[in-house]
Amino acid sequence: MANETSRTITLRPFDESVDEIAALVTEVVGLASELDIELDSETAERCVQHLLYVNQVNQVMNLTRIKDIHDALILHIVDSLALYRDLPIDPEHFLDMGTGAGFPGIPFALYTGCSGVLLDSVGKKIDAVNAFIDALGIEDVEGIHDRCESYAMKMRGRFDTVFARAVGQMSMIIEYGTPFLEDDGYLVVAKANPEASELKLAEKTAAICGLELVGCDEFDLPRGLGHRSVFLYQKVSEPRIKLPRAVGLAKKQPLAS
Ligand SMILES: C[S@@+](CC[C@H](N)C(=O)[O-])C[C@H]1O[C@@H](n2cnc3c(N)ncnc32)[C@H](O)[C@@H]1O
Repeated sequence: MANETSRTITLRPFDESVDEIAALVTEVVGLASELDIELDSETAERCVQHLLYVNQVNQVMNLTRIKDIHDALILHIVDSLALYRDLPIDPEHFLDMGTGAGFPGIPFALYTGCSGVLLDSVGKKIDAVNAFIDALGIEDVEGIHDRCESYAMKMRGRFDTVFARAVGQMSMIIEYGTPFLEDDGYLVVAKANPEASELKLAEKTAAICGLELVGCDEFDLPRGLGHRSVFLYQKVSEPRIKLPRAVGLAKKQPLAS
């Protein structure tokens, strides 16, 4: 799979007026504060601009199912930033596995100024993500078109923080994320309402991968838009098996049962 993207997406000036954008900025600052996230208005404005670009591209490419902009302020921006609430370090280099339209990676990069990689296996999505990064002038962040399993072969131990939101079963995410982590690095996994069976499998997989569950941030999103559990794993030892395994195995043949 090629890592180069074609950057063929052209973004238009926003249809929304300056006043409409300012109202969205005020709204998202207030929503973030409900989860004790301090969002300054300049960062909030850039997060809103990202969202407006996502909506623009969504008219021609399936990037998100969330069409209502007020819901998206919560389900995309605030939900992305909430992954950072319990992180015990200031990350220096992060990876967003399965970034889709750039969540949580772009809000996170805007909020922290941290360098990072936004990874997705769908090239068109990465074209869009790179167009958003260029338009927003985000430095030291790039979208890469690749699968987690193959990118891990090139980027072993290169990240202090790895995020995954809505990418799949926890055991699979743990297996995907492990090879990217430097020693003591963190894997942050957001889930809506994981089943007990998924958590049990995750526990066994984490043990095989040398990860320890060191935190779980539980909260409800504003306006009743859902519950979140953000699991924080730390790499405490070397994996007991060689990772990454071949493409597709994490899903088809989980490490634990
Ligand atoms: C449901 S979307 C979530 C997108 C984004 N993280 C969010 O929260 O809005 C899952 C994304 O993971 C990507 N994905 C799934 N498996 C992957 C893999 N093995 N390597 C890289 N990306 C993958 C998909 O292409 C898709 O864009």
